[in-house]
Amino acid sequence: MQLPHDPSLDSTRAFFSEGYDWIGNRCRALGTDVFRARILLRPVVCMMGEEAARRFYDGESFTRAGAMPQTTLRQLQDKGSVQTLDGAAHRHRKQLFLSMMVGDPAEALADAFERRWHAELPQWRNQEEVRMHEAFGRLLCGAACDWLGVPLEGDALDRRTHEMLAMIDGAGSVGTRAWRGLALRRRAERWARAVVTQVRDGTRTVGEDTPIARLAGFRDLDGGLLDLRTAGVELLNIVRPTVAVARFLCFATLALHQEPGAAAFVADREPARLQAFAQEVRRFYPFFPVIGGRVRTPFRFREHEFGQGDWVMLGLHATNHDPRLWEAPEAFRPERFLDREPGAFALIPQGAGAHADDHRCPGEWITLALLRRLVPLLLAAEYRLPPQDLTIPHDRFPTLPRSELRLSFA
Ligand code: HEM
Repeated sequence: MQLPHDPSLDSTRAFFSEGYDWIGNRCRALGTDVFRARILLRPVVCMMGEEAARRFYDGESFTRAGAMPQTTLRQLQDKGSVQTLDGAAHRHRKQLFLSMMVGDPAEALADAFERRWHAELPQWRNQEEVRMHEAFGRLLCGAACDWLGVPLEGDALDRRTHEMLAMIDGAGSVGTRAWRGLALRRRAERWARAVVTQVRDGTRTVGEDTPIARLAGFRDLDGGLLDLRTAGVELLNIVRPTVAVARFLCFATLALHQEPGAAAFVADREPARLQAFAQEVRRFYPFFPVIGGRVRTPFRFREHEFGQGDWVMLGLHATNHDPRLWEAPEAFRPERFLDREPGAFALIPQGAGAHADDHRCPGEWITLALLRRLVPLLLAAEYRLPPQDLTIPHDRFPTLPRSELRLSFA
């Protein structure tokens, strides 16, 4: 069957200007949840919603190979990373990440974050204003490295933080931001490879069960250690996305100030409420607009035949705001998660489905633990928001309040 078609000859401009809202807008206009379009002059099928996510993240139908622009791939997961693997090789490598991150380890990373928050707070009080996106990024970079077993301080921590922030900032763009991200990535890769080399040859002593020891000693399906380049890539695939959580921390701070009832909702610091608040932050605020895949195993969906190699984009933000799934999707309502575990294909800011079998993010436990931890720290700190532009542009990926969130601590 012919799917509805976006009437534009090429939708690249609309995709970049409507941004996060493009897929949802087109689906509404065409009365569908799957449609065809052309982006960058290439045919693509776009889809949104729970059923589409179930299809996209079914563990076998899609590969990420050839589904993302090269500059995005290089700055995010990169060649040779777990995200570029399929089938048995992917499941095996994924276990490395899952074994590090599920449950208590996520709390340990949040503990490291909290220690660094307390260490930094007196210095923030001495500044007129603190740019929180960068400040959160530095705390998270330090916490991730403490947790991994490769602590960093001073200039080295500043350098790594800037490299990670630049890669995240450059991933969704072309031009100067992308080139800056790529240049700083090369410097970060040298650091990551040096760390793995030192751990392997014993010139850096690390605890036996630290995440870095596991990564350096991890053996792929063929029984061999990861080659040095790939091991460095996977090390960056832990530090960089942890620093990316800075955006969610900014959004959480914003929610406490802007969203009616949000601060009262978490005021008693009750764990179930902190968790519900953290989930709503991940649902409500924009992060990655879409995830792209290419069909690996042909299938039929909505009476349309998807052939091998077809390019498909699943709307992550559109699904998180799908009115079929969420009552009043444009309202910030943490209570919606109080008596409800979000479905594996409904709340999908970090991918969908089964973590072990598909590309769903292994960092979700860490992301949630950090968001839960931030709230009591903010509630206990005395600060104010100076006047600033807090609008969140929807045509920039990943986005951020225009002011990058500035706070004054008392
Ligand atoms: C800001 C918070 C985060 C967001 C929005 C996010 C988003 C995502 C998304 C959408 C995917 C799925 C990609 C796909 O389907 O191809 C993913 C995968 C991944 N994420 Fe995250 N992530 C975040 C935090 C983290 C953290 C904290 C870590 C590690 C500490 C992490 C590590 C990874 C890895 C290694 C993958 C690849 C998994 C695979 O291919 O099986 N992410 N992330």
